[in-house]
Amino acid sequence: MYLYTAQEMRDLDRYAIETIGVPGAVLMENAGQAVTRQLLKRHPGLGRATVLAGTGNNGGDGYVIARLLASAGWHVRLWQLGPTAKMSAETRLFRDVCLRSQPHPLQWEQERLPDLVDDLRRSDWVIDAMLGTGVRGQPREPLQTVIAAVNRETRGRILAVDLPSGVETDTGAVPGKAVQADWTVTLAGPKWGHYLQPGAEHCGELTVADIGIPAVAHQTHPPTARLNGIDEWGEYLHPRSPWSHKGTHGHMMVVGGSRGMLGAAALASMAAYRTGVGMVTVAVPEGQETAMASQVTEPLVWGWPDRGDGGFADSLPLGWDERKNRFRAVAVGPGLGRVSNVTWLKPLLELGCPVVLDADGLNLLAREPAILRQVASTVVLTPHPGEMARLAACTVSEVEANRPGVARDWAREYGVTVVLKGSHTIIAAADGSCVVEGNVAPALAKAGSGDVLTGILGAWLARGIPPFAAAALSVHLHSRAGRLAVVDTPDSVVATDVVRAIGPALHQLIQLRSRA
Ligand SMILES: NC(=O)C1=CN([C@@H]2O[C@H](COP(=O)(O)OP(=O)(O)OC[C@H]3O[C@@H](n4cnc5c(N)ncnc54)[C@H](O)[C@@H]3O)[C@@H](O)[C@H]2O)[C@@H](O)CC1
Ligand SMILES: [K+]
Repeated sequence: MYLYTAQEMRDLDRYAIETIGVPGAVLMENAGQAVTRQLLKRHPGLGRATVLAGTGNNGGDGYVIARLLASAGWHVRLWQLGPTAKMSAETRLFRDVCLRSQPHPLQWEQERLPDLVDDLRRSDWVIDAMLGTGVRGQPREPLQTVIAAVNRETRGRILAVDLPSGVETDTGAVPGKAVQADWTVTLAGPKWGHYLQPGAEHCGELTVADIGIPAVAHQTHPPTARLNGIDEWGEYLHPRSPWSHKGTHGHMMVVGGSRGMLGAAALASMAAYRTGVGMVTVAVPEGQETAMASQVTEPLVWGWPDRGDGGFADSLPLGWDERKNRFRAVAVGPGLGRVSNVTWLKPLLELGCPVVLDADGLNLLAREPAILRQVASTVVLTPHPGEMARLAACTVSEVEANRPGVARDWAREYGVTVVLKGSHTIIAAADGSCVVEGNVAPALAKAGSGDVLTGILGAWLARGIPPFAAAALSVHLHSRAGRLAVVDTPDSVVATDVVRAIGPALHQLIQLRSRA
């Protein structure tokens, strides 16, 4: 499913109206119909609603909703927030329809705040149709006052039309006050602001409603980003062949597991096995082999030169040349610890097979990202915002304020795939492709989760899936496993539970694929 910016939505809208010839008023009527249908499905029978309508087209949708709810027998209070003179032609049209039928618009004045508060308190539903994709900056008065009253006084539920008023469409920024919705019904397609903080937290549940923009408009105006789903990776998901052997499913190497951090490498290797890879070798500093083997039985363990303190020296192991070509993918980072010399990474990036860099692998790379330009391997980076900030030489808040931009710029500049982790992880490819994971899995907000993702990703790469699809599939599988691992509360899930849930999650995805 596509993910839109405000401009992309405007272009789509304009194409539907000006080129295809669907009248703007029809789209607005459709939008109001779609939202009302959703609401009546959730709240059958009669109810009480307060509709707050702004002067833009979002307000126009509000006038349609108010009229339809009143026609359905609801008790509706409709507030006009702003002068009629500022309205777009369609919004004025539907406002005038209300004026000549019902509900009659109540013109906002500051002295009428107590009436509005009374309405908010008595409503089953407050419909926020003040600002949508046309919002610019902090809501101006009287909207700040009204938004504050909505958040403070509503006793029922709040339904936001398209976006909670005050949330910026492209960035999810909330520069002033913003409606704290229970439910957002968005029109024609989801927007970035639904998946970026802090806006994402204002949306509540999200439903996408079709408003009758012809499919050809979506096809000729595809936005540059999509929501993560089966379209991205379904073609690569096959039931395991009964005629395969371990070599068919790839041999992956995890480089990590310094003293005190063996668990990270153990988690990555077990996650890889659960994702179906044929064989895993774990490279650990010499002296850590026995401890590693006692943690996990299945991987092969390979001792690499030790620095003297249980960490990796900056040289390669004996037998490197004989063994280096066996691997179909390598993951460098889980429990790696600090390695003193960035040139240590180079032979790993020159193997020719795909390489995942995570954790201290990323911190090492951050010292000299330009080495990425000198190597042949396909590289996938899995930074959290702190690691991304180190790579991009900026602050964490700069990363968080522009997650898609930072991930995409970096991916493009260095020719890699970037998996920028977060509640909604962003996957950006060197060619500009971009996918966002739409589901959340709060159980994953815990140490060890990143190691599990690295293992899953390494496994798909070793199994031969191209990097962008492998990254999208891994993020989706990881998120699903993170939800399936919850027994009572996400608080109690640990990373080994997520590893165990990879099986059921993968089974669901394979079934989904066979039904598609
Ligand atoms: N995407 C589509 O194809 C369709 C979109 N529709 C609706 O149209 C909306 C977009 O309409 P618009 O572009 O008119 O934009 P909005 O309705 O979101 O807001 C624009 C209005 O708000 C004012 N405004 C902007 N920033 C403000 C601020 N910070 N404080 C106070 N006032 C501010 C502007 O002056 C303008 O009057 C969508 O969100 C959706 O609800 C539907 O009507 C039907 C079709
Ligand atoms: K809104």
